[in-house]
Amino acid sequence: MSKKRRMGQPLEVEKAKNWRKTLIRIWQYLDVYRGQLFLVLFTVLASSGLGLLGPYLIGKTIDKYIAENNGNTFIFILVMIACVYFFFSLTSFMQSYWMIGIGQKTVFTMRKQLFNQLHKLPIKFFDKRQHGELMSRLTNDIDNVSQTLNTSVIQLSSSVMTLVGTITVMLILSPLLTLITMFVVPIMYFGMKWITNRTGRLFKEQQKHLGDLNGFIQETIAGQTIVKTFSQEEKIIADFTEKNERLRDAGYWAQVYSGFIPKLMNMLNNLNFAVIAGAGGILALKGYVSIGTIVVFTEYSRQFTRPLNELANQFNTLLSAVAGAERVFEILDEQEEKDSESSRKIDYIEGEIEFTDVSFSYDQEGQEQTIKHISFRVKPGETLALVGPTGAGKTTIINLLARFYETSSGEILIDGMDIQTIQRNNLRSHMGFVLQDAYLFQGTIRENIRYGKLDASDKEVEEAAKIANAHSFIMKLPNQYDTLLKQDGSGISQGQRQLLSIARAMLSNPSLLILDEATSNIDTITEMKIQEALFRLMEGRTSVVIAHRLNTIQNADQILVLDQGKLIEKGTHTSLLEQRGFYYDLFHSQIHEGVGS
Ligand SMILES: Nc1ncnc2c1ncn2[C@@H]1O[C@H](COP(=O)(O)OP(=O)(O)OP(=O)(O)O)[C@@H](O)[C@H]1O
Repeated sequence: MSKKRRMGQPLEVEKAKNWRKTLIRIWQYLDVYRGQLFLVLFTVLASSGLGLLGPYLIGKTIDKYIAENNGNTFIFILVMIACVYFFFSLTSFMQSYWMIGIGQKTVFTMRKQLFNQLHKLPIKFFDKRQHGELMSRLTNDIDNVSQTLNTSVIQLSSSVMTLVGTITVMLILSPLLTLITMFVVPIMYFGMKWITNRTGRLFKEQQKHLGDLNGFIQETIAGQTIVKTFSQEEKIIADFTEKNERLRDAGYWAQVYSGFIPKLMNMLNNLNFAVIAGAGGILALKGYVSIGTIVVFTEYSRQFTRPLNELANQFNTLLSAVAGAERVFEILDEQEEKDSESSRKIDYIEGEIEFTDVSFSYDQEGQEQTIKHISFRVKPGETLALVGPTGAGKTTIINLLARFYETSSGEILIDGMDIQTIQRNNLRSHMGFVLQDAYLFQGTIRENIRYGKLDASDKEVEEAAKIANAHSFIMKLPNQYDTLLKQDGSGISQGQRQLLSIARAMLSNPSLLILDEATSNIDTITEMKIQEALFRLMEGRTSVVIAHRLNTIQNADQILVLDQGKLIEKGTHTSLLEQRGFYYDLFHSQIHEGVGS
């Protein structure tokens, strides 16, 4: 479909309904500040009234001065005009002051709710979304709502009040001239309708493309090393240009159409002015109205189109804010990860794990099973190793054990309890994770280790680091435990990150340990340190190890060999070698590649 035709489409009724719902929802946020809103509306009413009084007094001055040459009244009216405009400014200032306060508090709440919600959503929610796009909702979309609240509420109410007031005064002054002024209204109405039909959808598109672009930028910055390693600079620049173009087009047309509004208004304003001046002049010559009335009228006719103009402009801003708010509410309405009412907390676990006929699929329809009818049992304190080619389902088993995802069928038991009956946070609090990508936060080394147990003392942190073989390298850093790590922990080596991650797990003292071995190249000495630290960490705990190098799991109590989601072999290192099956081949292929030796 061509761009022109798409733009010609009227807004669908469904969307209009959604907007109404969104506006009601925004109003619910504002409702909390009802008292302050009342103050705002009161000052808006006052400033609108004062705004109307100004021209009226000017008209009076002209009539008094020119017609009656009454000096005293003239001075009195001048003082009155000065007072009116002073209070007009004061009330205008106060309304902005209060409204900005309400707006900021409202978006503060919205931002907080959105952030909290993001952390309550299940991992599967993030699978399908770009992180930058989500960030865009937290920043750009919320900003949009904020800006609208700061200005639009005042302008909308002020415009309505000024409009009603102006028409009333105009009618009192001269019904005939008022009628003449009104000829612009139908032109305005149809002109505005034509424009807003187009801008609504375009603003929504603009927000969407902005989100996409932000997501892309965030991803490419985070993946800089990969981009450079694979010399993909040109490709990502091309992709970026495409997204940027889409944003430009949506933004361009949204601005072009909304830019028509002030132009249209200006034109009608000038036309109106000319008509009033002409018709008013004739009426004045015939003695139906005074000169002062015509001056006042031209001023009022401006005041009459101004609120209409503002209403139209604000309508556009409002549309853009509604588009932003809709994207925020969409996330707030996502189903959060909730524990059932009956789920319980457990204080202590022995560490027995049992999978009984567990199957699982990442897609909702369950078309492609990632885990197929898997059963095994691990006794407390034992080490279970998961091996298999890439994509076999090893990480998925861990995801299910930690309840990042729920099984499609079968049961997972810990100490004989179905994990679905245990609160997720409580379950995870008994688990320690040392993952391949040891995520470190911006902060000191101490803070990063303390993440494992927030109330740990400095001494405990250092003890954990010592057991994890991290103490010696930390002491060589410029500020030792107070060394500041960059946001992604990029100031230290991969191996050192692993050691910190082990220290963190050590500090949390979990009953169940989940280890995802690092596959990347780490120097032999650091590797030995990591192995030693891991053995210490695993002592006396049930451990589930995703093993990439088979030499590290030769002492495991049980090894599960997975392939395409199926458990194909099970046993100890020796028994599996004796079977001369998949494990045997895998082990020997690694020896030949020099990985397993
Ligand atoms: N979030 C997800 N959504 C959809 N499919 C997924 C998701 N995560 C993994 N998969 C798919 O599930 C299968 C098993 O993946 P899993 O990560 O469990 O394998 P793995 O054995 O841990 O592999 P590796 O050794 O490469 O880490 C793969 O085909 C993978 O593409």
